[in-house]
Amino acid sequence: MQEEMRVVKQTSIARNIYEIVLQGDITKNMTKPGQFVHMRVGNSSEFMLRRPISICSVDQQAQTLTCLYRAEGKGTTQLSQLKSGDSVNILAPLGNGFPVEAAQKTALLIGGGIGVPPLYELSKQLNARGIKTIHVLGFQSAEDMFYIKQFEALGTTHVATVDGTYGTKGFVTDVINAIPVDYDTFYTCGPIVMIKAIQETLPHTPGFVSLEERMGCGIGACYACVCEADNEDGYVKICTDGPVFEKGALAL
Ligand SMILES: Cc1cc2nc3c(=O)[nH]c(=O)nc-3n(C[C@H](O)[C@H](O)[C@H](O)COP(=O)(O)OP(=O)(O)OC[C@H]3O[C@@H](n4cnc5c(N)ncnc54)[C@H](O)[C@@H]3O)c2cc1C
Ligand code: FES
Repeated sequence: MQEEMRVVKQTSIARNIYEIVLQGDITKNMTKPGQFVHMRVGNSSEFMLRRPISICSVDQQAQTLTCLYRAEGKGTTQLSQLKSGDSVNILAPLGNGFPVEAAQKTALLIGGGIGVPPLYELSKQLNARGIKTIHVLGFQSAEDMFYIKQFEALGTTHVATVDGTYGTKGFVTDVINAIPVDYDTFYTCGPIVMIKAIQETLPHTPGFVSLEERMGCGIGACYACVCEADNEDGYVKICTDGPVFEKGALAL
C-alpha cells in the first residue's frame, strides 16, 4: 500500500539522528514490529530509489508512525529538511517482521546504532504480551545515543559505547557476557559484524536477526538485496524473505 503521509513533526535527537512522526491511514496495516517503510524522499530522478527505514513506533489511535534515521547520504539529508505539514510518499508495510510469539518469559533485545529503532516497537509489543524485556544498546559515543529513557521505561536497559563515554566501554557482546543469562530468546538488529558476534556469543539461545543492508526496489523485483543462505535456492532476498531471519539461517 502507498500513501502520502503528512509530517507531524521532525526533531533532531542525537548527532545526525532524526525522529520523524508521520500521520496517515496506512498505519492501520503496521502491526508487526521489525517491518519497514520505503520512503520516497524527493520528486527528482535523483531520488527515484526509495529509502528503507524501520518502523520504530506506531500509535494506532493517533494514526501516527515514528521513524528514527541517520542523515548520512543525499536522500536521508533531504528527508531531514522536511517540516511539519510537508508530505512523504510511503510504501508500507514491507518485510516479515519479528515473531513476538517466539519469546516465552524474558527476551533479550540487542541493537547497534541505527539498528536500535525497530527494537522499540518490538519491546512495546513484547511487554504488552507480558514478556519481560532486557535491552542492550550499542553506540559509538554518548553523542550518538538515543531513546535510552524510552527503552528504560520498558525494561532493564544496558548501554555500551565504543569510546566509553557512557555505560560499558566496548561492544554489546561485552555487556551480554557480563549479565546473567535469564532470557529465553534474543532479537537483534544492527551491522552484520555485530550480528555475527552475537550469534557466536549466544550459540544456545534461540534468536532472530534483522539486517539493514543495501536495497533497491524493496518488493522482491530487482535482486539488489540477495544474501547467501542455507536453503534450497542458496540465497534469500532481504526485502521480502526478511529483513528478519532465524539465527544461523544466513551465511553472514
Ligand atoms: C530493512 C531496513 C531497515 C532500515 N532501517 C533504518 C532505520 O530505521 N534508520 C536508518 O537510519 N537507517 C535504516 N536503514 C538504512 C537506510 O535505509 C540507509 O541508511 C539509507 O537508505 C541510506 O540512504 P541515504 O540517502 O542516506 O544514502 P545514499 O547513499 O544517498 O543512498 C543511495 C541509495 O542506496 C541505498 N542505500 C544506501 N545505504 C543503504 C543501506 N544501509 N540499506 C539500504 N539501502 C541503502 C539507498 O536506499 C538509496 O537507494 C534500513 C535499511 C534496511 C534495509
Ligand atoms: S530490494 Fe529489490 S529484490 Fe530486494
